[in-house]
Amino acid sequence: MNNYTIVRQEHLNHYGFLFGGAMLKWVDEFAWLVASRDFPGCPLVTVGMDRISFRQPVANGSILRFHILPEKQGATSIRYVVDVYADEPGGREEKEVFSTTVTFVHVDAQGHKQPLPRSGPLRSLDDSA
Ligand SMILES: CC(=O)SCCNC(=O)CCNC(=O)[C@H](O)C(C)(C)COP(=O)(O)OP(=O)(O)OC[C@H]1O[C@@H](n2cnc3c(N)ncnc32)[C@H](O)[C@@H]1OP(=O)(O)O
Repeated sequence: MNNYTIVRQEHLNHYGFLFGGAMLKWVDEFAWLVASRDFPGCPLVTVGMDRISFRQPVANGSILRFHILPEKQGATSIRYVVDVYADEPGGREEKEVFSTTVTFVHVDAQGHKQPLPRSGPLRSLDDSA
């Protein structure tokens, strides 16, 4: 499944490129949205981000595409792979600029972990077809 956003002035660091923290915020939010659509009615919290790799600096005005797919479901958790591609202003080709995995845990109203439905993340798999 894909989500998109644009890099603006307020997302830049003091070198004039995208601030890494802005990227991490988008990744957490967009992956959470995909996971929440995959498991309707299941409150999910982020438990970990791994294999974080900032591959290329990202210029102001770039259009970012967040490609998010489920990788592994456990008893209470689900891990997604997130690959981010950037289309520079005026550019004709996307390049991969970032990748990570994000894991979410299903919790109850008290914040205690709960089993995840075994139906799996069907919605994002359908959307990626
Ligand atoms: C969308 C957001 O931004 S939410 C805000 C940020 N997140 C939070 O505030 C969550 C804070 N953390 C917590 O409340 C707790 O740690 C919980 C509820 C997530 C986990 O509770 P615990 O009882 O410690 O769970 P436990 O250690 O047994 O792990 C639960 C599952 O997460 C997995 N897990 C735990 N830590 C990690 C990690 N660092 N990375 C990946 N997976 C992890 C475990 O393997 C387990 O998976 P499984 O049940 O599918 O086999």
